[in-house]
Amino acid sequence: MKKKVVVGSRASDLALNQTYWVIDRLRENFPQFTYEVVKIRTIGDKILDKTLNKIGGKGLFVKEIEAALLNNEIDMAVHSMKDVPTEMVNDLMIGAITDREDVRDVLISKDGLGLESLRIGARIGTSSLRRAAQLLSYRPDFVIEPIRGNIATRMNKIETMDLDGVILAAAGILRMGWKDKISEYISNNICTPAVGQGALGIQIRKDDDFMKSIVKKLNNSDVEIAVKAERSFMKTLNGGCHVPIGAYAQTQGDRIFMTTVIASPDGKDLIKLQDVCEKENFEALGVKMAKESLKNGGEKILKNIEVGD
Ligand SMILES: NCc1[nH]cc(CCC(=O)O)c1CC(=O)O
Repeated sequence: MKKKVVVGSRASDLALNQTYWVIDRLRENFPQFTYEVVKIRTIGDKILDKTLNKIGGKGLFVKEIEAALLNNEIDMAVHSMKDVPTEMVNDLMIGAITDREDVRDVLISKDGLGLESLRIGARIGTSSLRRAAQLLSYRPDFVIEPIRGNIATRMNKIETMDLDGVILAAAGILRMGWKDKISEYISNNICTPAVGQGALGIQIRKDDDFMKSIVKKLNNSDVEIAVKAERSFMKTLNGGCHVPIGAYAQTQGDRIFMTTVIASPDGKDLIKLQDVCEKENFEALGVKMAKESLKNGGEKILKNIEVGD
C-alpha cells in the first residue's frame, strides 16, 4: 500500500488554498505518497463577532489542529507563520518554513485610490492593532473600523459597512488569486508587516522522523532565518499578534537586516528600529532590537495596552 500523508487544515478558503499549495510541492518531490486533507475548525474560526484581542489568548487558529497532531489524527498541518505562537507544545515542532509570499500589507479601497489620496476622515477597516496604529501614525485623520471574518467577508465590508477601504495581507489576497483587487501595496516604511507574515510553516510531531525528513525538502533556510529573527523579537517582547508590534527581516548574502516597530494603538508613539548583523546571529538580533525598543519607550507602550484594553 502507498504511504498516506494526512494533512490537517483550517477550513477557510485561504487555509485550504495554502494547504493545497504545500501538498502540490510535496507531491512534486514525493509522488510515491498519497495525500489526504482533514478540515479542522478552530476557535478563531468559530467566534466571528468579537475582535481577536478581546477574545484574548494566543494561538486561536492553531490549538485544535495541534490537538489533532498530538492524537495522531493528522501527520502534518500547514499554518500561516503569523498565526503560530512563539511558545509551542513540547511534542510538536515547525519542521519547515516555505518560500515567502509578498510580506506587505495592502489597501483595497472602494474607488481604487491609494492611501495618500483617500479623503480626510476616511473610514478604514482593520482589526489589527498593528495596522491601525501605523496607519494612524501616517494619517491621523483616518477612522479605524474593526472588521472580522475571512478575507472575502472582510473585503465585502467595503460595501456592507460603506468603508473607504480595508487593509489585508498581500499574501492572502495573492494566494486567493485576487491580485487585481489591490489598490496599493503599502510600503514597509508606512506599515511594517506582522512577524512571519507571508510565510507558511509546516507543523509536525517531534518524534516523527519520517515526516521530518520529507517536509525538510520544502524548507527555505533564508526565510527560516528571517522569520526566526522576527519571532525572537516578538518572543522577547512577550507579544502575540494582538499587540501593535511588527517586524520584517531579510537576509542578504551573509547578513540579515531587520526593521521592527512597537506603536501605541493611536499611533502617536511609534518606535521603529533598523539594524543588521551576521546572518548566524539572527536570534540575538531579535533580542537586541526588542530590548532597545523596550528601553526607548516600548515598555511604557506595552504596559498601557495591557491595562487599557
Ligand atoms: N490573521 C489572519 C491571517 N493569517 C494569515 C493571513 C494572510 C497570509 C499571511 O500573512 O501569510 C491572514 C489574513 C490577513 O492578515 O489579511
